[in-house]
Amino acid sequence: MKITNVYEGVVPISSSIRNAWIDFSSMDCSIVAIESDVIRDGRPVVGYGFNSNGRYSAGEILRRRVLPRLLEAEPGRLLDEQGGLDHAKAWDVMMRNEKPGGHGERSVAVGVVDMALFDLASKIEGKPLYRYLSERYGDGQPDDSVFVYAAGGYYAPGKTLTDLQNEMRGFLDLGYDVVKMKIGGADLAEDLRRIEAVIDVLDGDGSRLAVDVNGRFDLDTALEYGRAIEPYGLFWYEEIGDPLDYHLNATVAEHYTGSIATGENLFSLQDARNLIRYGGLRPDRDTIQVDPALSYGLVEYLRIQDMLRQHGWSSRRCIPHGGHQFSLHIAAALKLGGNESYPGEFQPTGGFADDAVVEKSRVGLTDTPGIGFESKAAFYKVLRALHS
Ligand SMILES: O=C([O-])CC(=O)C(=O)O
Ligand SMILES: [Mg+2]
Repeated sequence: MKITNVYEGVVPISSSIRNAWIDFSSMDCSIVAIESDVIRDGRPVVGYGFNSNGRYSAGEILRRRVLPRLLEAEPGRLLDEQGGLDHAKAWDVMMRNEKPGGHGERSVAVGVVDMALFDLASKIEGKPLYRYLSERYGDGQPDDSVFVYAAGGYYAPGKTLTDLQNEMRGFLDLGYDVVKMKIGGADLAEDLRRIEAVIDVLDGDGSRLAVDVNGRFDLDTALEYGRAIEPYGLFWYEEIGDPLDYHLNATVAEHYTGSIATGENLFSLQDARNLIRYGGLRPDRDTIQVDPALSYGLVEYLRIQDMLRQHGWSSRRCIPHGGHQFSLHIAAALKLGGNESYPGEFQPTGGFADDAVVEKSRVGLTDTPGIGFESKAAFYKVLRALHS
């Protein structure tokens, strides 16, 4: 197996929505196609990757550092003893001459390529990624469906409480039992009205609603909101303060008895370990949301899983951010607690296969080899155009 070509591009995933920190008016993401010399049905096998959402495209780092290293590597340096792709070795090649710390967009660039290499390797074996991963890194018996919750509930120009309720009703109609909305982008009184409007749609059951602050609150505001929302018994209170402010997180966890979720903006093993060491998270109720596509890919995510195990955390306490197909396979293979889902946002990259059906907030996996981008027509068209 040899990499013959790599292609890199950018796809807009912009929209008028806003969370408590950013709007998405210029959001985009990197895509890559990695072509191999393995031929199937008369065509080279190609692996695809993209960088989830929430971080911008990382083309400069891909073009100037990550991809040239991969292309210039002796083919044998990327392979295991059986001649298949060795993902950890490929990771080392991509990270040559990179200092530790300050992860930023570099972890995004490596994550895109890591995803494409996993897509490629599982296609070469003719297996859906979750089976490929379960055989290598799991117990060989992947989950056949994955818990998913519907994320949305953004702020948007002119969006009324009725619009918010209709959006949430739409998620329930699609088969989701648990939904997520944004808070922290309005004042407390308005956010409480928004939360109560959504809880009404959920038949009064706050445990089916997660709220996401996107890192906006200082400690006082975090505690004030915590006191106000605690009686609702929410599914979780997410990314409450700055993602790297572990002390804030620990202080909130001391006072807020409900579940907390965070980690979508932690991009490395070291950052995730600091969260576990210093963030005060409770392994019986809190959730880690590290997104493999943003944080150096699955090779690093496997290291994070090891670290969590050593600290007594179950993989079931992980529900990655991003709502993408890559994490869906990872969730089934590594027996995570579930995966985010974006039924309405971040097109064309967001969401699962076109024919995926959600029932009782669970989605099944398909037998399409690789990640299955080929079963997501609008996105596949964009990916295919990269190398046609
Ligand atoms: O609004 C965003 O950036 C996405 C986000 O936080 C999430 O999916 O949890
Ligand atoms: Mg979030």
